[in-house]
Amino acid sequence: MDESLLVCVNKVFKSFSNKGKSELVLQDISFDIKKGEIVSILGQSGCGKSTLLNIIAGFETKDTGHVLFDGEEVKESSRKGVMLFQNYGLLPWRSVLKNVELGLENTGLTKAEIRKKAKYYIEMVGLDDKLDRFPRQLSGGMQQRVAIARALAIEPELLLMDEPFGALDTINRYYLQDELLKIQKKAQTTIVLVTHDIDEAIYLSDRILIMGKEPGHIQKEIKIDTYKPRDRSGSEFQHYRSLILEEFHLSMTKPPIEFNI
Ligand SMILES: Nc1ncnc2c1ncn2[C@@H]1O[C@H](COP(=O)(O)OP(=O)(O)OP(=O)(O)O)[C@@H](O)[C@H]1O
Repeated sequence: MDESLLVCVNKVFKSFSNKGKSELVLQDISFDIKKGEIVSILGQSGCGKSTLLNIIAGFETKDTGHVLFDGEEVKESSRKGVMLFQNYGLLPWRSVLKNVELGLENTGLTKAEIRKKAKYYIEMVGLDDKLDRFPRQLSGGMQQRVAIARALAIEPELLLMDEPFGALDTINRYYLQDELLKIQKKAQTTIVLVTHDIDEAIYLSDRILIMGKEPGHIQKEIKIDTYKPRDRSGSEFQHYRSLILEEFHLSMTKPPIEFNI
């Protein structure tokens, strides 16, 4: 295998059984992800993005095909690849601090090291004044930030993010997108990001995979060949926006209702 590759998805098919009927959700999905790359998966609601991410993370089985992580078939989840869930996955009985510390337990770090690292990432997401709060005492956006801090604190090789910034207001979203880019640059983390947000995909990604649906398939790959940080209002950004909208046939028509731009 090419040493520069971290993830290889090869000819993956996946069906779900709904009311006794088998429904093909992913059809012949193949792509590679290089070490240190940020790849976004964009597509309409229900096209299979989360299912694909779950298969890469080892949380969901595939029917046929292969998913290799660092040359080895993915059979179950591991600490090397961390998933940031759409529903945050926080433990309600643990405080903000304890939720972030959770991912660092049993890693060989001392208690003091765990606390220091957890606090560092909690401060980064702007919640250092909420250390002792429980998830139910936080807004949706704050809970999402705790989940982001927990995933980043693990400093994984591969970060799988399912709409990580969806519940955040624009200012927090922009701020955390920039923080993510800084961390990614420093640690050379490989990131796969599922998003509905075209601008977010353009701002963060080296490549965007656009998925078509029924069944889910890779419709188009778009390489974003400009330096980061990118100018959200620049002409290059606009160029990619048009390219993607064109791909969704949205430039001339109204968006379908289920597409949450
Ligand atoms: N566990 C499951 N059992 C049965 N069907 C499922 C299951 N998980 C997903 N599906 C179906 O698979 C299809 C793809 O779902 P998935 O959540 O992967 O889509 P998505 O692109 O991530 O959607 P969204 O953008 O709305 O989150 C949908 O038709 C969904 O109903």
